[in-house]
Amino acid sequence: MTYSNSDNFHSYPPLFRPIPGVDHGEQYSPNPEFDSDSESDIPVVDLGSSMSPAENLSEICREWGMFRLVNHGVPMELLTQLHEHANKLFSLDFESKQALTTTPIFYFWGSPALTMSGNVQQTGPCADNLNWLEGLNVPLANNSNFEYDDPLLESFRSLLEEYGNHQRRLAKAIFRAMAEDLNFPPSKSKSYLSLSSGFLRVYRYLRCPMSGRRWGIDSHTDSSVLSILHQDQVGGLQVFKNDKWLDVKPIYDTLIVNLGDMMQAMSNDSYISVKHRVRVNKEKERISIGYFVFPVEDAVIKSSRYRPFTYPEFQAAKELDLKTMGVKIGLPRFRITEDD
Ligand SMILES: O=C(O)CCC(=O)C(=O)O
Ligand SMILES: [Fe+2]
Repeated sequence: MTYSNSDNFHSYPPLFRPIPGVDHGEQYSPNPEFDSDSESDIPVVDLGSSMSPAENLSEICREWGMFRLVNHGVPMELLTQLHEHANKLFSLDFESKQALTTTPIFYFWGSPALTMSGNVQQTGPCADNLNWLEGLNVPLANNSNFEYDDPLLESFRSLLEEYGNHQRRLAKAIFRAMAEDLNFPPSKSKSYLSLSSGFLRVYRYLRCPMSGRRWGIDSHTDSSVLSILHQDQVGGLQVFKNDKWLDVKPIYDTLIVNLGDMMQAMSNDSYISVKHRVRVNKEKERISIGYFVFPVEDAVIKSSRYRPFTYPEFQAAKELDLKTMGVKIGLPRFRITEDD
């Protein structure tokens, strides 16, 4: 595919801009690993139903580690406005977006890698693990005491604050049902979910001529307790289930909930931290909004399968592995082996 100069590539990080006149797609044959096996019905949890969500939640968390949330109570109007604002902001020149590094709305591209504090670390390009995306990282704890002079940013900040409040409400309700299913004592329920730790990430996956060779985000599990996603209508999210990659169809009025590594450890491996990935698209950009929530910083996660650890210890091990080996090892680093 050859792109013309009239495209919106001034808004792309330079590394993601195609070179005019060059057919980037042709020199690459698609990699079969990028195929998904099928579309499938993702299990649904209905928060509005009279039944307690714990009824079907237990089995879904054990077998899937993810579900589609319906009747979540987030107004459609809020979702639409968030996507419209995100679209406008991402369409700005790359240089203007780069200026957003000293405010609660932090711009990054190429890698969603995090530092301990939940702030994004701009690691710079490295072809092997370059994600074909850019994003805005918004820790919710300090988003509300900031005011932007720029009206677009200020209304985006305020929409994110409102959206963040909904996400906190949802995380609390979902976690409560899980804690009940897992018979957590009240002390665990309290320290295993810290609503003030949550942050939002708004992503724009960029059009990619080598869509059969690159990932929006490569296969991974989230490090969080829970992650809640909203995606636009473009599609690309896939989950791994029974040795197959399944497309998670975009359905605009639903949210996708993923269980993260912390939840798997807390549940003694009864629940699954789901493997997932995002494909890129040749023709369309894709916007998604993720909410990620973690345990209280000094909460020690105790289980029969893992050495006791805190989330910052997990994060430090993950960062070291990423730096030295280029991959996340995650939970296996803490799993009790026969030698222990
Ligand atoms: O954009 C998406 O749908 C998924 C994002 C994701 O997996 C992540 O940020 O960990
Ligand atoms: Fe993820």
